[in-house]
Amino acid sequence: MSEEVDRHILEHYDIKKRIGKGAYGIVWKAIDRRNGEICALKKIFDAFRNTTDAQRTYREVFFLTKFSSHQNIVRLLNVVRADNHRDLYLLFEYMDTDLHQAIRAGILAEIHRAYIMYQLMNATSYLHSGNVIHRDYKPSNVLLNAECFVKVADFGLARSLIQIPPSQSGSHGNTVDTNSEPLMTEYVATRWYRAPEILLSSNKYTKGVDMWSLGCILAEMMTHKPLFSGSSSLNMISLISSALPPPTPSDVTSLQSPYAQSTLEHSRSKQKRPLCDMLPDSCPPAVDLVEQLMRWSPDKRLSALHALSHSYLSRFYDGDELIDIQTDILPDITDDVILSVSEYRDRLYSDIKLANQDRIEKRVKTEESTHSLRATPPLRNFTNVQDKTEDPLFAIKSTPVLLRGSYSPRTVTKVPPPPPAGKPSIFPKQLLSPGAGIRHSDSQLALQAKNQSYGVISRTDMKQLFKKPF
Ligand SMILES: Nc1ncnc2c1ncn2[C@@H]1O[C@H](COP(=O)(O)OP(=O)(O)OP(=O)(O)O)[C@@H](O)[C@H]1O
Repeated sequence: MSEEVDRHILEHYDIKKRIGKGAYGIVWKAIDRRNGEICALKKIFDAFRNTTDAQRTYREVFFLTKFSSHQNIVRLLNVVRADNHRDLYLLFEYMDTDLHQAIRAGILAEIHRAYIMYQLMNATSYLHSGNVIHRDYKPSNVLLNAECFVKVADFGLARSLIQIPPSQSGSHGNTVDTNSEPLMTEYVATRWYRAPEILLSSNKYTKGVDMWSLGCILAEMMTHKPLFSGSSSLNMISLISSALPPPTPSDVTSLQSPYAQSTLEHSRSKQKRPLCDMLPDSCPPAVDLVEQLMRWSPDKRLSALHALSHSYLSRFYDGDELIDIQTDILPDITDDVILSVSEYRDRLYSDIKLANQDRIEKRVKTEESTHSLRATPPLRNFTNVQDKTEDPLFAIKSTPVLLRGSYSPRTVTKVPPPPPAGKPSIFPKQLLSPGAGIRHSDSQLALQAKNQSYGVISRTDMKQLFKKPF
């Protein structure tokens, strides 16, 4: 991995320091020289090395572009190609840290944990309403700032759930057949946060895989260490078996794995250390939420929408912030179509170019309609992406643009809180604490109220995080 940054990037961005490194690239803190904005620059190495990587890159940009306007999803600002046509640069809004580091630093109080979980559920219910699953929830993919605002990152594994003919889908329709996925073994979420059905090589994915991972994250926030840090898939199953009540026959069936029966039979131990014992000193509603998320059967796990009404999170929730996409978000290159590396790359370049042109047209139209044509910037500022000598930046910028794909214009609707599911006692009447003043219809007010009521993560605590070398 070359840590060098292309000259045309350096011309536009002043690189400050390295802030993260993942399997696919390096992330730096940078300043946009044109407006002084702080941003995060991610260099994806060999973004189009093989079809799997090219498909991953294509999906990552597609989903980020589609979801970036949600307040709890990291905003993609720019996509810039590299000189070598192999790497790719993504520019994001900058966040102070990630949840992995915040957990390790031990700076999260109970109220922060709950608020983080609430925002994660909010983002997840948004993704799931578009029938998309993230598939790689883990603390390092949850970005955080000192105000305790959460942004979900890393959409490299995100998938639409509606890419397969109904005949192949599972009993609930909202599933993905992983048989269509090339090199699936390289293509699954981090083991410790993987749902049992994935560990058991099920060929059906559901929204439940994200809900399981969110349960792991909440538990990790409570205990400061990963809940199940198994050394292999089998070891993971054995750790999970000793914490969960034994699966019922219908649970086993719902895992939709040819290995479920024999593996679970084999590792069926008595529940040695139930989840609640693994989460000592935690507040009961938090433990209850973990238990409702971490169930053998994906169908029995709480949905993101219902989790928002759970007694642990309901203090933040009044339904006003909830966004239902009301349409399926689906890249137009479906998973059963495998393109060549150069086709994925060209498609990505041209989609960005189209999106950019669309943005320019909209801008020109707006300016025409306001009789300010003289103010229209010269189009050479938004040159064809092929000609990067003039302007290599694909300026996605503030207007969220939609890449090609199957979608209708973003129609968002506020939906009322879902009816309580499960035992009524788990969903007591939701009361906002008097004086807390949390109303989500105005996020600024809500933030103020939350900060006043609960306190932000202190800047000093945040600074401690950055002392740690990456
Ligand atoms: N917008 C951002 N602001 C601040 N830090 C960020 C930002 N985006 C990413 N990071 C940091 O960089 C790390 C790696 O980012 P990211 O997960 O996108 O890379 P990746 O190569 O896809 O990682 P993975 O190995 O999880 O697939 C994150 O865990 C986080 O610490």
